[in-house]
Amino acid sequence: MILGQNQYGKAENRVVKITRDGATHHIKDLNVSVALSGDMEEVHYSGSNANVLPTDTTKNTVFAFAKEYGIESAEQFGIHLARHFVTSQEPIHQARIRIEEYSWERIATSDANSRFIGADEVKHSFVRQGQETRVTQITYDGTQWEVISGLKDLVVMNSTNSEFWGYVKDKYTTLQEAYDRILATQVAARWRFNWTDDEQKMPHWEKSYEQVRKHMLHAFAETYSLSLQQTLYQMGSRIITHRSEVDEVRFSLPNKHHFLVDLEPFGLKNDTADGAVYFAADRPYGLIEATVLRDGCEARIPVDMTNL
Ligand SMILES: O=c1[nH]c(=O)c2[nH]c(=O)[nH]c2[nH]1
Repeated sequence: MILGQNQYGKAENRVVKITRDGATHHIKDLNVSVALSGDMEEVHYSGSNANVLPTDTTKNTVFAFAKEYGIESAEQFGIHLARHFVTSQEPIHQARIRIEEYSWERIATSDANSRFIGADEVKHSFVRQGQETRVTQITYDGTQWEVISGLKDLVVMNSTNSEFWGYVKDKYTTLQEAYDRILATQVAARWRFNWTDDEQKMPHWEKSYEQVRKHMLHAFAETYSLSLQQTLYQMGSRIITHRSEVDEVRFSLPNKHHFLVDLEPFGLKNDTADGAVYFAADRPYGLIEATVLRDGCEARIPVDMTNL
């Protein structure tokens, strides 16, 4: 018998850092998971802990680094941690840092429109954004870096400009062709940066995230969709076209079906004209998944990664 792939570390370190800029506070709220691998045969075979940096220490390092070096971005923080584990401990050959980031929005306390007219925002009160979770994974083996960032649970809907027809029909097909339907999904996406080692050429992680997210949303909104597959491809290709730091994007898009309710039994006509009523089904759902790649680049984002 031999030992196969193995890794260890502390998972889900919830670290919150508050930075004070006078009365204005800033929050970084992360969930950091560390996975280390290297010369770990002996701890498995004989129980010798000689090569084992305790998972407890990896947890402490996460919190200490947040204090000592700050959290400029999830990516930057992950890179710093990965480098530390691989370069400070001889037996550790690879570090994988996964980070989820939760965002907070300032609470506006004057009238409902205050956010739009720049009126008072409480400088130290926040409401957790119910929107997406930002994610990143940094892997370092002592020479090469791999940075894959992304998001999950970003729920989007187009209330028109979506059709679905012309599909294969066999004896089990009952689906009616749709010429004006709702298109809704909960986006899970991962994108791989082509940055591998040159510190000078490191992307601006925060700006990159905002821009990738923007292109993704604009493509979703602006595509007149004949299928969710087509929309997915547009979202990915818009990112590849506009963001030179990204070589590969992978999506997992559940088709959140909205079915027109049959109201005929109540003598009510219900079609897509004004005032239509839909049943939002939660399952089963179509699941549309694909990778969009820059020409000449290799697909490296694992197929099931977007479901993490
Ligand atoms: O956008 C869609 N793609 C499909 O492959 C599909 N299949 C289905 O039943 N409805 C849809 N919608």
